[in-house]
Amino acid sequence: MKEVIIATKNAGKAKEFQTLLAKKGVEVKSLLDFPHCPDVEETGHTFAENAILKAETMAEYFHTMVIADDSGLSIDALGGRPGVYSARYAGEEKDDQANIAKVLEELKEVPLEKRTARFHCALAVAMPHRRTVVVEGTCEGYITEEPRGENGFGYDPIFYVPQKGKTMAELTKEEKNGISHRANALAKLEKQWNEIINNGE
Ligand SMILES: O=c1nc[nH]c2c1ncn2[C@H]1C[C@H](O)[C@@H](COP(=O)(O)OP(=O)(O)OP(=O)(O)O)O1
Ligand SMILES: [Mg+2]
Repeated sequence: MKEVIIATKNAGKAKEFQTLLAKKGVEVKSLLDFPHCPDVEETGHTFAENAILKAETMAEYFHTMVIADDSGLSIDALGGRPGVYSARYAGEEKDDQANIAKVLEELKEVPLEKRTARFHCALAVAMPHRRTVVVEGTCEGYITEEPRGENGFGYDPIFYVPQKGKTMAELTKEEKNGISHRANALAKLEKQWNEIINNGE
């Protein structure tokens, strides 16, 4: 089975990639499988810049193809925040509950119809001696007034998906993978997928 390294230390993301790529006959390793690998500082100003930074740093480290995901939530009423700062919005501890609480507090006075938001995902595929490929995907929704649902990770419990009538955390993993920003980004690699997999090592 082909093996692909996803440059993430986020267990929720890693699980989603495992499911998404299993369909392609690819086994996913994440940085959680390599406890001694270095941390990459996310100094970019866009999701794409950060994804490239993470993918290229780790492709150099592993001497093989690496895919990185930089993603986050962009809320219109907050001028696009938390955006690229989504993971650390409430502090360095990357605490999902604290991040959710901060967003809900900031949106306290904002009525439902003005709580529009979208998830973004930038994927960078870095291969030694080749140009890095970048694709992006989004998923549109609303921020709820309180968290609902137990599935997924991050901001999923407060992200309402109109087409499903549920929060992202109330969707099964199959349902989320049918509509998510991550799945939408990955779909854009479809045509290049065989090339990516075969030239990656
Ligand atoms: O499907 C999602 N459902 C809910 N929340 C999500 C999703 N996708 C990204 N998010 C949130 C989680 C985190 O607050 C931030 C990602 O930040 P981001 O830097 O890309 O990931 P991270 O630091 O958790 O792990 P890593 O950099 O090792 O991949 O956006
Ligand atoms: Mg990160």
